[in-house]
This record gives sequence, C-alpha cells and structure tokens, in this order.
Amino acid sequence: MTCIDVVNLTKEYGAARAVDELTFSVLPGRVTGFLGPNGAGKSTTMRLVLGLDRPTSGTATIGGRAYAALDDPQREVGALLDAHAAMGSRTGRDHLRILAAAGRIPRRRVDEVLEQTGIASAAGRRIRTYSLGMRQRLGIAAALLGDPRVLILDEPSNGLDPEGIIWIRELLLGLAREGRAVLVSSHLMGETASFADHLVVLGRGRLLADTGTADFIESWTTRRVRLRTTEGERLRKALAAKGFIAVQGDDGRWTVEGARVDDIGPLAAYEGIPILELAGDEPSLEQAYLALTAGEAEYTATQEA
Ligand SMILES: Nc1ncnc2c1ncn2[C@@H]1O[C@H](COP(=O)(O)OP(=O)(O)OP(=O)(O)O)[C@@H](O)[C@H]1O
Repeated sequence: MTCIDVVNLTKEYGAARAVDELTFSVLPGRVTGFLGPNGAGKSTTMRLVLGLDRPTSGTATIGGRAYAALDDPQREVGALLDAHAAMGSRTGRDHLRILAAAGRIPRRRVDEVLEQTGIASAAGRRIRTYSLGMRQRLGIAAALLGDPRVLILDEPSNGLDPEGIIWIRELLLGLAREGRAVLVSSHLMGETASFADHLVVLGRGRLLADTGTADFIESWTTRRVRLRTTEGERLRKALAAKGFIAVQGDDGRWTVEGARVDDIGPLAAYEGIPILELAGDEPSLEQAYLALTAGEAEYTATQEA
C-alpha cells in the first residue's frame, strides 16, 4: 500500500516560509482534502511531493521514496497541478499520447482515460478550443494515464459545471475505493465535505489539523436546535435543569446552543410540553473551517477606518 509521507517539510523562498515544519501522511483507501486559505502552502507542498521544487529541509516521499527516486513515476503517482499547462496547439488525444509515450504507458490507456473523463468526443480538437472544464478533465485524464496508486489533484473541481462536480466526486470516491491514496486541494467546502473522509488543513505553511472530516466538524462547531412551543417558559426551565440555555428570538422561536433534537424532543414529551417545530442545525465543514482558520488567511479584507 502506497502512502504519501511528509516529514518536517520546510520550504523557504528568501525570508518567507511557504511551508513550515509540516508533517502528515496521506493514506491509501481514502480521499484526503487539503485545505487552507490562499497562500497557506498547499500548492508548494504538492510541488515538493512531486519533486518539482527542493525542500529547504525535511522530506516528502511516495511509498517511502522521493519522487526523483521512483522507478516508474507516472505509474506510481498521477498529478493535476495546472490545467493550462498543456500545449494549446495539440489535440487532447495527441497530448495524452505524448505523455503515454514518455511514460512507456500502452497507447490503449489514452482512449480509456478519454472515456473515463468524458472528453472522448473532443479528443480530436485542439486544446486551445477547450473550455476550462474540459481542460480540467484533460488534466485529470493525464493524471490517471499511468493507473497510479497515488493521486495529487490541485483544485480539480475548478471550472467544472454542476454535472462535472458530481462526476469528480464520484471519480474521487471510486479511486479511493480501489485502494488509492488521493490528495485533493479545494476552496469549495461543500464539495470537499462530500468526498473527503480525512482533512489536512494548513495555515501560513503550518499544520492546523490532520483529522477525520466528521471529527473536524464536530470539534470546531457547536450544535444548535431551533424550536417553537406554546409553553416557552416551562420548556426553558426544564432545559435549564438539564444544563441547556434556551434563548427566545424576536420571531418567537427558541434557540438552544449545544443541544441535539434528541436531547429536547423526549424531554418535552416527558414534561407534556407541546412542540410545534423542532429542527437541528447540521454544522457544516465551512463553519468548522472558518472557525479554525480565522486569522490564518494571508490576505483578509480589513475594515476601512
Ligand atoms: N516560486 C515562488 N517564489 C516565491 N514565493 C512563492 C513561490 N511559490 C509560492 N510562494 C509563496 O509561498 C506561499 C504559499 O503559496 P502556495 O501557492 O503554496 O499556497 P496555496 O495554499 O496553494 O494557495 P492558493 O490557495 O492561493 O493556491 C505564498 O506566500 C506564496 O506567495
């Protein structure tokens, strides 16, 4: 089983530390979401793993070896870094054929990945006529060409339409089910929550979190229940006796922080208090992410004086 292992990885550009003593692993069989504000160091880390840049210190390895030491890199790791990297004057099929030839990959793989990424019908067109979404698909096709055990994808949903976004989600989940290690950076939290079982979160080059997605959301958000009742004061007292604070809003609804509907429904039934409406707010990855990264963004809007 092949993992990506990043150990004490540091990259300095002049006096600036883009990546700062970073340690984490990307395990096979799951999709790891790679998150962090602009400039947090995600792309730099991916470039270091792929041997496109040298670390100032520390190591980044794939299956225990540096990228440069891999026997057959295209078959061991596939990457999408920049969807505009392909030459526009070539056709999609020629672009993939050249990559296949360079990696000693059988030609039939070209047609397989064109089908898999849904661009077979555009394979004979020059890349410069492709939409951003089609370029993304071509970049993903290139990453899949060598049928690699490890995939590193920098913002693969970028430019995809809603259908494309559903497609990439299914693709990523399928790749993980096949036992591959998949690292995916994204700024789309709703999307990331739908495919990532695990998260690595960076802020200013440092590791802020390395945890399961569900645990991450649980740790960085508070649950909340909203309800309507005809006997607010009685319910407030009954909840207070259980340690919950219920606050009534202007619209007459009550909000109970830190509670689940399961805490409140049975209690109200036991007390014989009529409940007209009872709904739990499901905390989102976006809420958790914003709570963790507040103050970590390289560029945040500042209030004008
Ligand atoms: N070649 C370079 N020379 C100098 N500084 C660089 C270079 N590449 C990246 N940086 C700096 O390193 C830091 C991390 O950048 P990086 O692109 O890795 O962040 P990121 O998390 O991928 O951001 P984004 O979400 O915007 O893509 C930034 O401050 C960036 O300006």
